Amino acid sequence: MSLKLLHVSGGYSNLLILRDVSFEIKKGEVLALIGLNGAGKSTTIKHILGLLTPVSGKITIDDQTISNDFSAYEKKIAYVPEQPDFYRQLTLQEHLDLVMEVYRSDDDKTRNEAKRLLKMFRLEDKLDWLPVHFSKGMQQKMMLTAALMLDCELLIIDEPFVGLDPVAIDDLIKLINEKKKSGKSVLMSTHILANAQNLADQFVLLNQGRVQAQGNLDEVRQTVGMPKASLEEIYLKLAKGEFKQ
Ligand SMILES: Nc1ncnc2c1ncn2[C@@H]1O[C@H](COP(=O)(O)OP(=O)(O)OP(=O)(O)O)[C@@H](O)[C@H]1O
Repeated sequence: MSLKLLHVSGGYSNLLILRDVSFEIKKGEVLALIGLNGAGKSTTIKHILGLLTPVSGKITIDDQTISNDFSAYEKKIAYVPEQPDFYRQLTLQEHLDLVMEVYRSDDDKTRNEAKRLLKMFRLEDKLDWLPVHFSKGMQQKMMLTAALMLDCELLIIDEPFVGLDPVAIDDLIKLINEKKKSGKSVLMSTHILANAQNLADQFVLLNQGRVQAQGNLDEVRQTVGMPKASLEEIYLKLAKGEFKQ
């Protein structure tokens, strides 16, 4: 699987947010989308998901745009939103069943994977609960289970670590590495830069809807002229406007 954004500009009705954004995620790669609040990370994700349409530029998965084959494009992506999103009247089990139905993946492999994830996230005895009665972290774990149980080529997680306890963060890092090892690709937007630096192969640093630097850590270091800097040091320099291209 390869996801490509080619010179994408876009936003909300008349409000242009993204300007000429280009990047690529290849099979088995983790890409971290990084930027200040309001930089355009979620907006980028909404364009990839097809919830927003670019004003110009192109987004492809395996060289197909969403308009070529909506259903095939959509089924390649599993998505965990920034805010847990669920039906108030459905139980945890019913949510997982619904996702399996939508993705046409109600099979033993998916059910076993769901079981493993629920156990890891300590939710295996909560299948009959309504998620509205869960804590925020438990709701996030439900969303993660629903996405990670699927065998999609591309996993997109908006702020994966927010709201999770340290054990769950550790588990999620392991799960993302598992996806990577099995040849899946992961796009995550995050403010937790130490985790991003450890997990990601590629970084895209967004500022006011534009890509300020991108590539692997060494390439990003070269772009900003900080050969030994951590991702956090680079990010702070960019965020404070101390780097001009
Ligand atoms: N539904 C919307 N309608 C209009 N403008 C929006 C909408 N959602 C976001 N924006 C604007 O788009 C810009 C980018 O927002 P976005 O949510 O993509 O940022 P982000 O990088 O994900 O930020 P955060 O780190 O706070 O989640 C902001 O200026 C925001 O006000």
